Amino acid sequence: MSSFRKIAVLGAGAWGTALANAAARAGREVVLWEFDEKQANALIKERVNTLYLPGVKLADEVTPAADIHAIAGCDAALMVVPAQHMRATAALAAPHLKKDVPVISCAKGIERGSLSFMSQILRATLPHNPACALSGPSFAADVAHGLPAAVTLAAKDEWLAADLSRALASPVLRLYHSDDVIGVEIGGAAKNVIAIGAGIAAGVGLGQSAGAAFIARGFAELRRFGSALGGKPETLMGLSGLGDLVLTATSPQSRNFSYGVAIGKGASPDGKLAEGAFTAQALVELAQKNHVEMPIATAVRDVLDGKITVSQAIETLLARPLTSEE
Ligand SMILES: NC(=O)C1=CN([C@@H]2O[C@H](COP(=O)(O)OP(=O)(O)OC[C@H]3O[C@@H](n4cnc5c(N)ncnc54)[C@H](OP(=O)(O)O)[C@@H]3O)[C@@H](O)[C@H]2O)C=CC1
Ligand SMILES: O=C(CO)COP(=O)(O)O
Repeated sequence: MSSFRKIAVLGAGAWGTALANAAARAGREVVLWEFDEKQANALIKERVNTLYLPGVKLADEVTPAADIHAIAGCDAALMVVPAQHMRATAALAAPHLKKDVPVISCAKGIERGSLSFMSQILRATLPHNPACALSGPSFAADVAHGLPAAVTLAAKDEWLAADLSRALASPVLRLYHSDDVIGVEIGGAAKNVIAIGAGIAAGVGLGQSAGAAFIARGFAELRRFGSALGGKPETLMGLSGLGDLVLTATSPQSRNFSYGVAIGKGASPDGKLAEGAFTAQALVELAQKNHVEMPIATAVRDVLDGKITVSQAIETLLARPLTSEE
């Protein structure tokens, strides 16, 4: 029997809700904590997340909660809040987590200002709890509806990653384990920024050839950045890197891609969470600090900041000197 009997999920957005149900499907008892009291109370009463994941009932094993005390006694905690709120959420959880209980970031982004990845935030805030990362191509709605998906779960101690993977896996959700925490996080953070760019290209109507070129050259940037920061090649080529980039940079179901499409069309984005818009600046700063060239990410950042227009970004990228592929 798994030693991870009770799982706490912090953050009842689309992904937190989907993961709570996935953990229940894997046989765990789940507490789903939500910081917004009104939203938490609606979940307690209706057992459906009408705001973020309509049409999906919470599994019987999932107990929604507004009070952070409810996470006490959990054997593992999934941290599923937007990246810019990870530090505050970890600090809130700290007094309620026993030593050695693993904390698993499921967010995809880099903290602005500190330029920290989520695992670095977790290590700083919860120094006595192993910091892990879960990432890969997985739309919350797909996972919540029981469609098959595969993600990677990484911990420095690969035995722990393997144990956690077994505890959360089900016939429709495969978890691959890894000891490459930073590698897994890099893919999730960088792909969102590239996906916004791919969305802009689609919104402008640059065509599918340009879309494919965007993914390949965007992946070259992700890989350069990833290896400079110590990510393993197999991780960057795997589910959390290439896999998630392909999903996010091609699908209108992606909020990051759709955000880009709106910009490309000169329309207003729909207001849904697009993590890439928050991470673009931090990604470019971190790339510069590590002397990594990321022209696509930089162009996306500059468009988002209003420094250049979409047309100027396209012109600049197309006018770059012709070189070998890498
Ligand atoms: N959706 C998906 O398909 C996937 C998402 N992810 C990642 O998971 C993370 C969460 O995304 P997702 O669940 O989709 O986001 P949603 O937009 O669905 O939900 C965001 C959640 O964060 C909460 N929140 C907002 N502000 C704060 C705060 N100050 N402190 C704590 N919580 C806050 C929101 O609460 P409120 O409603 O009260 O504002 C809400 O519960 C992101 O990093 C995303 O990239 C990863 C894989 C798949
Ligand atoms: O990370 C995701 C899929 O793996 C979700 O992507 P979006 O946040 O762009 O919707």
